[in-house]
Amino acid sequence: MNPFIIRDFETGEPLSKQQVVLFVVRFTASAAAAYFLYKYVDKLLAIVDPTKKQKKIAEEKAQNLLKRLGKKDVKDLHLTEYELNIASQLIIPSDIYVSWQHIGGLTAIIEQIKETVILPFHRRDIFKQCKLFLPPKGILLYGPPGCGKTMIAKATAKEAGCAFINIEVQQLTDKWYGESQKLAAAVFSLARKLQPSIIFIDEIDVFLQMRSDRDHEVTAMMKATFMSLWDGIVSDNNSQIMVMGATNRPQQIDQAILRRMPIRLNVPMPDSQQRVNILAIVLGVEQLKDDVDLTELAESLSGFSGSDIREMCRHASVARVHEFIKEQRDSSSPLRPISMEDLVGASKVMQQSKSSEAPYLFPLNQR
Ligand SMILES: Nc1ncnc2c1ncn2[C@@H]1O[C@H](COP(=O)(O)OP(=O)(O)OP(=O)(O)O)[C@@H](O)[C@H]1O
Repeated sequence: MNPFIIRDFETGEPLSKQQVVLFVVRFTASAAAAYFLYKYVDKLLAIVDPTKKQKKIAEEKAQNLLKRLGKKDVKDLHLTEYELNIASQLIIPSDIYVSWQHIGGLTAIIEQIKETVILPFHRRDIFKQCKLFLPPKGILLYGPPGCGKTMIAKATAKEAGCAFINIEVQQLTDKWYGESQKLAAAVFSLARKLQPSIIFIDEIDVFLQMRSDRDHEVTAMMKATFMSLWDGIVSDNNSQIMVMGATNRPQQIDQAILRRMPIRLNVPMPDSQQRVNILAIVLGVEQLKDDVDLTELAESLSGFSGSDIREMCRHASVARVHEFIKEQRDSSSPLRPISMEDLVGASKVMQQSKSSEAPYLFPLNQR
């Protein structure tokens, strides 16, 4: 039988040229119809579920991050849709620019973290033999805004070489998905697959406030899931997962969560010496005039957080640029170094805007 002759399926008779053309036309038309139908249904689904596109973007982002984390074959991790969603918020250690030397004036806290968190991560071999020691599974960083809590959390992840799962509370409580519980579970299952890992929850008080009147069933269930999974890592000696929370309002944290965070570190407003250290770090990247006296400057900055100090230095640095432009100087000539006058001027401007701010009143140990 000649294989190049096309025959009728039923009768086995050879098809005429006309019949073959008709067959090809019909076949192409049905393939095109199927393609357009698929496109139409896809569009329809996008209208019914507008998050579909976002989910796809999140998935691609997650795949890329996981590859860069060193998980070459992401498929082997068998991540669920929910885990991929959480993984899109992943921060990998090599992308974290903050390390201990960027943090000024918090030496005691940094030492404590090195001892209680980093060392057990790094020297697991030795700590495993120590039956009485369980690495902490919950750490709370609390204190006024802009004093370095987020910096400490990121530097910890960098130094420990951990995957840093940055949870945004809204991501878990997003009512559109209505799948908060599955997402909460995915946080822990992903952390387990990627361990060693740190789950970081900024504004952890917001996460817990939901036990109030506004709380509704779905959120309450998500929280219950979260707590029981957290307990799971606490009781598992082999897990290398830690939950780190940060808050400006420690007094609003639910007792159930506080119990799960046995290490509570107060990250306070910097004192005068700490302000000198922060100034030295922040201004370390600029040229300073000889008249700059960091100790004198630091003394005048009472009530300034690390973030205020950074903002003040930025103002002082920009003042030179404005002067440069005003004087219509040639752009090839260098900017002059920052002077004490620039810094004092900038601190006065900051002081004025700060006087309208509400003070930070609630350290945890004074409740
Ligand atoms: N101790 C510090 N040393 C150096 N820079 C600091 C310090 N504290 C704060 N900063 C500067 O302020 C910025 C904000 O700090 P960070 O986000 O860590 O504060 P935070 O305590 O987490 O604030 P919030 O509670 O508002 O989230 C940092 O990016 C850094 O530029």
